[in-house]
Amino acid sequence: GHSWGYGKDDGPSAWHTHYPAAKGSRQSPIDIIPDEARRDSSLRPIFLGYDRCTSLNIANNGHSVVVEFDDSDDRSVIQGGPLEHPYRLKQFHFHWGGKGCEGSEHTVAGVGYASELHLVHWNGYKYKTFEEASTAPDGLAVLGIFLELGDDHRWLPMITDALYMVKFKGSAIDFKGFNPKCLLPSSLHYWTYLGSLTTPPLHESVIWIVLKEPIVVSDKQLGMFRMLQFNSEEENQRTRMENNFRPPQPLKDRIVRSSN
Ligand SMILES: CCCCCNS(=O)(=O)c1cc(S(N)(=O)=O)ccc1C(=O)O
Ligand SMILES: [Zn+2]
Repeated sequence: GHSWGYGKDDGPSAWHTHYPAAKGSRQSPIDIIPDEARRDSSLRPIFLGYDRCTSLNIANNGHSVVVEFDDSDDRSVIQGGPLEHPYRLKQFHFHWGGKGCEGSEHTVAGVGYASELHLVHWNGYKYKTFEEASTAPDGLAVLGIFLELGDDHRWLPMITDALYMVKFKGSAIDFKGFNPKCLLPSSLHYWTYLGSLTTPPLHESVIWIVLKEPIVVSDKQLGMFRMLQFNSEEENQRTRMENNFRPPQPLKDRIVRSSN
């Protein structure tokens, strides 16, 4: 598809030109207003079955840094919560800001966090491939986790120590044996709503599950992400990878539900 980015000319305000879904009725991210979220006792707890997960590689795709998993069976899934079936873990990636600026995609009562981690899962129960699921209204489930600045995160260095090897767009290295359970906060209380991918093609196929409790990382650790580049090694235009987040979109005719 058409090239897009986070710059002045190719950024979120221009995406609608080539990706009409940008002006759709269930776009993400959104500003979550806790007081307006509907407590729903029918929502079950989230269950993360990551113990048999198989990470494959870590890569720079020109938009973020992505860790991909073997999703050829139900070895690592998210289930429960608002989900009717188990959804398979496919990849996780991050969104972040510039030095001292906000960088999360979702905001809470108008306040952003320094960064946001997205664990992307797809409905392998109903759909044969990720691509097919990625365009279905119940095809994807993305778990969003906020990152706030404070002390060093004990396990984030497993990711940040690998970043220098994927500095440029199109670079990837083996990344086996990483279990994202180490990046979870202690509470799995969440907000959930029907939304979309937050990057082109912006498909309206995501059941969002955003955890209320952030994890804590240090400014130094988050700063390591900013050594990444949007450009490939061949391009002479060197652009630091930062501010790779889409701002909140209109809620329109949606409600956000809250787990107890
Ligand atoms: C086949 C078209 C699907 C493209 C979306 N792929 S994805 O892994 O779900 C994804 C989700 C998201 S997000 N922020 O979770 O909506 C961001 C990037 C990507 C990506 O393509 O790397
Ligand atoms: Zn994302």
